This record gives sequence, structure tokens and C-alpha cells, in this order.
Amino acid sequence: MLTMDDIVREGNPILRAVASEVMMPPTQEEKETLKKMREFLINSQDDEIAEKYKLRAGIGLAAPQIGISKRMIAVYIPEEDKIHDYTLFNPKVISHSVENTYLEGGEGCLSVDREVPGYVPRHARVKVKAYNIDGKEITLKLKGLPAIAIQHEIDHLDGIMFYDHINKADPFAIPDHCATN
Ligand SMILES: OCN(O)CCCc1ccccc1
Ligand code: NI
Repeated sequence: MLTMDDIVREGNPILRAVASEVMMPPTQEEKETLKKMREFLINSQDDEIAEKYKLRAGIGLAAPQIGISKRMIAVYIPEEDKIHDYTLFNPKVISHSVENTYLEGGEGCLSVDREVPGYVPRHARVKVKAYNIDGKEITLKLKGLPAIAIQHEIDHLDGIMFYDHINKADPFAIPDHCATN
């Protein structure tokens, strides 16, 4: 199983590299890696397992964070009515809302062992084209936390960290095009 020892930390150049497209269909090894990334997220959200193995809770993970510079991500977000459970190859935002959003509490990252305060502007809604674990092309339409998480993960594939988006002059300035309520 993956643990925090497998998570690359900021300063490692892999986190600033553009990851490589994965040739479809994926190899058995690439499928296994994606499954292990998803398993890490599920484990990290289980109080007993997380405590036992000292896992930081995560709702997403990108392959560069485990030292693999390939365009592979996992997102696992249990919500009231459904679990947003995505293991994706070559994800790409193909359209997005003009409206932006942000998390009141800011964002964090398993590869960043420090707090970086400030609002991280994200598209409120995104349409993502990707390949699922079997290499089948799929399209996802996401909003809310799943939309934020998938943008955070896709950024990792392009060497972008969440704090790159924070307004340096005023970290808590409300980003443009955010809904009022
Ligand atoms: O890249 C995954 N990661 O570092 C884990 C946390 C992901 C995350 C995504 C959206 C908002 C906050 C935190
Ligand atoms: Ni991250």
C-alpha cells in the first residue's frame, strides 16, 4: 500500500515538470498504479487506517506526487448521495464556466508540509475529457468540491501548485467572477 513515505514533497523538480501522456490502452502496471493511488485516498479517509499508518487525508492524488511523471490522477470524494470516484488517464478540461469559485478555508497539498493561506480561484464548473482505468474515453461534468479537486490534480500534471494561484498582493481578495451567495 502507498504511505506518506511514497509522497514526493515540494522542492522535488518532478512537481514542476509537465507529465507525459499515457499511451492508450494503459499497461497492466499503469492500471495497478492508478488503483494504488485510489486505495491510498480511501485509506487516508479511514480514521483507523489513517491513524495506524499516519496518512494525511486526501481527496485526490496525481502520479507525479508518487514520483511518476505520467498524466494519471485519482479523486475520491464521498458525498451524501454519491461517491465521486475517478481514476483517470490523460484528463483535460475541455470547457469551463466563466464563474469561478474557491474554498473558504483555502487549499492544502500532500506534497506541501506547510500551510499556505489564501483563496485559490478555480472554475466553478468544468467539463473534463479523460480515459478511464480500462482506457475508455469518458467525459465528466463536475461542480463543487469535485470540480475543485480535479483542477488541483490536473494542475499537478502541468507542474502547477495550488499556491501559484493565490493573489500575492492580497491572498484573501475575493477572486473575479465568483458568485455572491
Ligand atoms: O494533489 C492532491 N493533494 O495534494 C491532496 C489534497 C487535494 C486537494 C484538492 C482540492 C482542495 C484541497 C486539497
Ligand atoms: Ni496536491
